[in-house]
Amino acid sequence: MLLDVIVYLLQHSLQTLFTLLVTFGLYFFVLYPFVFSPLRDIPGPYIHRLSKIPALHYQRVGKWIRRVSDLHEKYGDVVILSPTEISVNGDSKYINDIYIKNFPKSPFYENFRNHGFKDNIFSSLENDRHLGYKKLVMSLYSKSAVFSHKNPTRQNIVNKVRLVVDNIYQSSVTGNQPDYINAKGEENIHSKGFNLQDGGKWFNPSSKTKNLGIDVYPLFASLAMDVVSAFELGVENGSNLLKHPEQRGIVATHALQALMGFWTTLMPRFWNWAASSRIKQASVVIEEWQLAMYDVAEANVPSFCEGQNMTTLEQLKKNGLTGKNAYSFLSDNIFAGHETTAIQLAFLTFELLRPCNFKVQRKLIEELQKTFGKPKGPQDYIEDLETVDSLPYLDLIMLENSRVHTSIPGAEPRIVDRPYYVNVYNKDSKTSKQVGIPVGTTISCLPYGMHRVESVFPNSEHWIPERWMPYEHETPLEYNSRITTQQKYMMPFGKGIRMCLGMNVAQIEMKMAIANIYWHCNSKLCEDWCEITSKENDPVLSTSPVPIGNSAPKNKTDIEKMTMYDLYTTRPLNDECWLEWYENE
Ligand code: HEM
Repeated sequence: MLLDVIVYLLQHSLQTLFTLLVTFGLYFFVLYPFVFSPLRDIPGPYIHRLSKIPALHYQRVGKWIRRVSDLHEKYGDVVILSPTEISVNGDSKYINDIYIKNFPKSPFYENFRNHGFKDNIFSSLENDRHLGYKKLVMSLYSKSAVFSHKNPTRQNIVNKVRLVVDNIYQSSVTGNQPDYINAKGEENIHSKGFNLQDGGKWFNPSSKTKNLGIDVYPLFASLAMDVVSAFELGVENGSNLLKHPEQRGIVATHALQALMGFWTTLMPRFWNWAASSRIKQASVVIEEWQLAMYDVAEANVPSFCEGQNMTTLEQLKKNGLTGKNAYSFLSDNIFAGHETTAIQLAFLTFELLRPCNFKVQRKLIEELQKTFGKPKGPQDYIEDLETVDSLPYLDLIMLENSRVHTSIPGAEPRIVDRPYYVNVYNKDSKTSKQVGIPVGTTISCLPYGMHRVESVFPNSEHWIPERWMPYEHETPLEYNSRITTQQKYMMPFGKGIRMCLGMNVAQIEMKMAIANIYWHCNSKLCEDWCEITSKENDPVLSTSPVPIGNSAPKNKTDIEKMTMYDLYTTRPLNDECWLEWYENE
C-alpha cells in the first residue's frame, strides 16, 4: 500500500512538488501566523509574524528604535516584533512586571562577554548567577560608598572635574591650547575634520584668540574613562586621558568598535566577515590597552586602610575571580561606563545652549552662584558633593535630560519565564482582551518609547525641565502624584535588580562636572562646526526636538549633527559636539 503511494508520487513528481509547496506555503504564510502561533492575537505587521529577518534588518541599518516607536503608534501598547518576540510600552505596569519582577535577560546580553567570551555581571543571563555576581561587588557601588570620605572615588571625582574645567579654560575660554587634535579628526571617522581631510583648517577660520570651539564629546568621555577606570583599578592605575589629550584617541577607538553592536550582539558568527580591517584593528588596540592597564594594576595593588573599600579588581580576586574572569567585569564597566556618561553630558550641554533653553542655562548658573557665590578665579572649584547632589534645579535638568536623551534608548530584552498576560486593546471595537504570552517569548520595553508616553509627558519630544517642577495652581498632593507617575515611566538606568550598577558613580560625576563648568562658564555652539537653526528665529525650527535616526539629510545644522544615533546605546551622530565657552559675568 505504502509502496503504491510512493510509486504514485514519484510518477507524478511535478504535481507532488506543487502540492507540497502549496501546503507548506499555506501553513507558513497563513495557518501558522493566524491560527497556530501563540502570538496570533498580538497586533503588528504581517511581515513581523513570519520571520525575524525584518527585525534584524532594521537593527542592522540603525532604524529599529524609530521602527518600534512607529509600530506602537500604529498598533498600540503591545506589538509583535518577530514570531517569538513582542514589545510592550505605554504602561508602567510593564516596567514593573518585566524588570522589577525580574524576567531573566535574553541571549542578546550573552555577547557582552569579554576576553575570550568570559562572563560578567552585565552579560549573565540566569537570575541566580547574576545575583551571585552582584553580591560580590554591589557594596562598592552604593551611594554611601561613593560619597564616603574614606574611599578615594570622592576625591578622584573632584580632581578629574577640575581637569575638565582647566581644559575648558585652556582650550576655549583663553584659547591658549586650541583643540587642534580633534579639529583634525584623525581618530574619529565621523568627525568634520576626518571627512574634510583639510588638516583641521575648517576650525577657527576667523583666527579668534579666545572663546574657541572645543569638542566636548571626547572631553566628557575622557572624564568618564578616567573616573571609572580609577574606580575599578585604583586611582594610581586608571587612565589619565584628561591630563594627556594625545592619548584620547582610545575613546574614538571604542566608538568605532561600538558601531559593531548589531554584529556583536545579534550576529556574532558573522562579526569577522562584517568588520572592516579598521574595526578589527580597533578591537586589538582596545584589548591591548585594557590588558596593559590591568597588568599595571596587578603589579601595583593599592593599600586599603581600615574601613576603606577595595577596588573592583581586588574585590573580584578576593572572591576567586582572577585573570580574564575578573577582567571581563572590568572591561564591561569601562565600556558601559564611559560611553553612557559622555552621551548624557554632551546632550545636556547641547540642550543648555539652544536659544530656546537659554533661560534654563541662566537659571542653573543663578542656582550655582546663589549656593556657592562667584568663583574667585579659574582655579576655584566646587568640591562639596553633598551640596551639589542636593541642588534642586540641577537635579531636574539632569532628570529631563536622561528622559529625552537617555543613553540607552534601545529595547532591553528579557525572556518570559512564567505565565504572563498582556492587555491587547482593539482600536476598532474599542475593547481589550488579555492575551497569554508563552514562556520563552522575548519581551521588552523601549526606554525611548516609555520616556515619550504623551499622556504622562505632554510635548514628550521636547526637553522641558520644568515638567519636574510644580505647575501653577497644582496642589502639593497633585504635584507628588504626577511626579510619582512620571518616575514610574523612567528607566534611564534600567529598573529592578538588573539596573545600572554604576549609577551612583555616574550621577554624582555628571552633577559635579555640570556644576563646576557652569559655575564658571556659559556656552554657545561653535558656528564653524555647524549651521545654527535657531538663529533663524523661527519659533518652530529653533525649538524642534533632536531626532533619532541613522543619518541626517545634509548633516550641517546643529539638530542634524546632534541626531541621536538609533542604536541600543545612542550617541551624537558624528561622535562630536563643538561648543565655545565664555566666562560668566
Ligand atoms: C550615565 C551613565 C550610565 C547610564 C545611562 C547607564 C545605563 C545603564 C542601563 C540602562 C543599564 C541596564 C541595561 C539593560 O538592562 O539593558 C545598565 C546596566 C549596567 N551598568 Fe550602567 N549606565 C551608566 C554608567 C555606568 C557606569 C559608570 C558603570 C560602571 C561603573 C556602569 C555599569 C553597569 C553595569 C555593571 C550594569 C549591569 C548591571 C546588572 O546587570 O546587574 N554603568 N546601565
